[in-house]
Amino acid sequence: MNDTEPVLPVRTAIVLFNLGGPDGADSIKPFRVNLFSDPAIIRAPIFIRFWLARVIAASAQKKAEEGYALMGGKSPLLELTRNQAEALEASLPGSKCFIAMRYWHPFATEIAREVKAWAPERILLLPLYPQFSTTTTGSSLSDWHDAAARAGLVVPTTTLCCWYDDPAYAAAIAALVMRTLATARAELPAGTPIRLLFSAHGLPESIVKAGDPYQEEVEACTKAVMDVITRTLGEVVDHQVCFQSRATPQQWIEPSTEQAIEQAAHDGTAVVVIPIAFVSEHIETLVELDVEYREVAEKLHLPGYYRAPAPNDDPAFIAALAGIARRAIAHGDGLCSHRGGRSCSVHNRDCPWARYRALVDA
Ligand SMILES: C=CC1=C(C)c2cc3[nH]c(cc4nc(cc5[nH]c(cc1n2)c(C)c5CCC(=O)O)C(CCC(=O)O)=C4C)c(C)c3C=C
Ligand SMILES: [Fe+2]
Ligand SMILES: [Fe+2]
Repeated sequence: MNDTEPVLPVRTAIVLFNLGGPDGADSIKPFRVNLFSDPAIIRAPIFIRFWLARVIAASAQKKAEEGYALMGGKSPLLELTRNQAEALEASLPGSKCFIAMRYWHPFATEIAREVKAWAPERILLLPLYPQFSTTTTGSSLSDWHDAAARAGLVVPTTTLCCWYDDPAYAAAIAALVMRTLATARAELPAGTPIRLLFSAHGLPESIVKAGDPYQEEVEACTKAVMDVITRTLGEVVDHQVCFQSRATPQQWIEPSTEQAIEQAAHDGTAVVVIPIAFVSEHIETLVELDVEYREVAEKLHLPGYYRAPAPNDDPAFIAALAGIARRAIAHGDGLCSHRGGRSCSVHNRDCPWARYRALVDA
């Protein structure tokens, strides 16, 4: 913390949001049904939503079970989020971090009651999604508002919509990327071209066309990280944004990560894949990137396939989150600002969370 950083109020509850994941073989199916029943994910009329959720969830159930089996039968997401919460709490005296997951335990309902019992002076809602999407942040914050209302939790609350262009966050990610890039350069034959593939979770194209700012924020986030890399290394490194994890038959935004790997094979370049929309390792990094796409890369004889780690509880990442939290809280009640009094690049003018909330309320 530097001298200009604001001090936190005495009892600040920080609620960290993520998607959640199954905690054992028996919870894979209900977790996936919960996910596909969310109207923010599958925009179907209510009378077919729950039937459709079961049909879609069943369609790739076996593949999901195989993926979780590779990770010991469950998702590591909650444990890794607990580590982040512990590290963040240690850097923000006076705060207590709570975790609310969207589709599996701990759910917002039970956490809203816990927050109320702790009797905070202030609450910060901090989604662990750097970029805003209606499918992730929008859904988690709406779920929290309903849970808080049911719990009768009425405390001054600051809400962050997103922090994709926070300079300290961009620097923390750039450092992780440059470490992996240095390994790739040391291991590959001299002169082997290398491309950085910023792989974000994809979205159905229809959601983006309906105004979801996620793709734009992923691109702006990548630019912020690349600016640090260019400045630090004094060179422009080849890079591309791509989208992974297509989960429904609709058209999803492109290029897909698979298409980007095919392009790299065509261009004869090695790749360093960066999970740019995830702050923790989970099935989409440990299985999709490390096993499935690696196999694609090997089949296509890429000169090299490397993967930068998700930040997890990396100290520079946690310090960035602590700075974002302090400045947001200092801004006071209401919606997000992570730039100490100045609005975030989308908030006030056109905050995506405010826009989404207005739609949900209407
Ligand atoms: C229409 C389907 C999906 C959309 C849209 C979507 C958006 C989205 N998801 C994340 C982050 C995570 N997703 C995770 C799991 C997961 N996501 C989907 C589908 C959509 N996601 C499914 C079906 C699953 C379950 C995994 C599987 O069955 O294959 C997870 C947690 C994974 C874990 O470890 O358990 C995260 C985290 C983002 C960032 C995002 C859009 C911006
Ligand atoms: Fe997902
Ligand atoms: Fe905002």
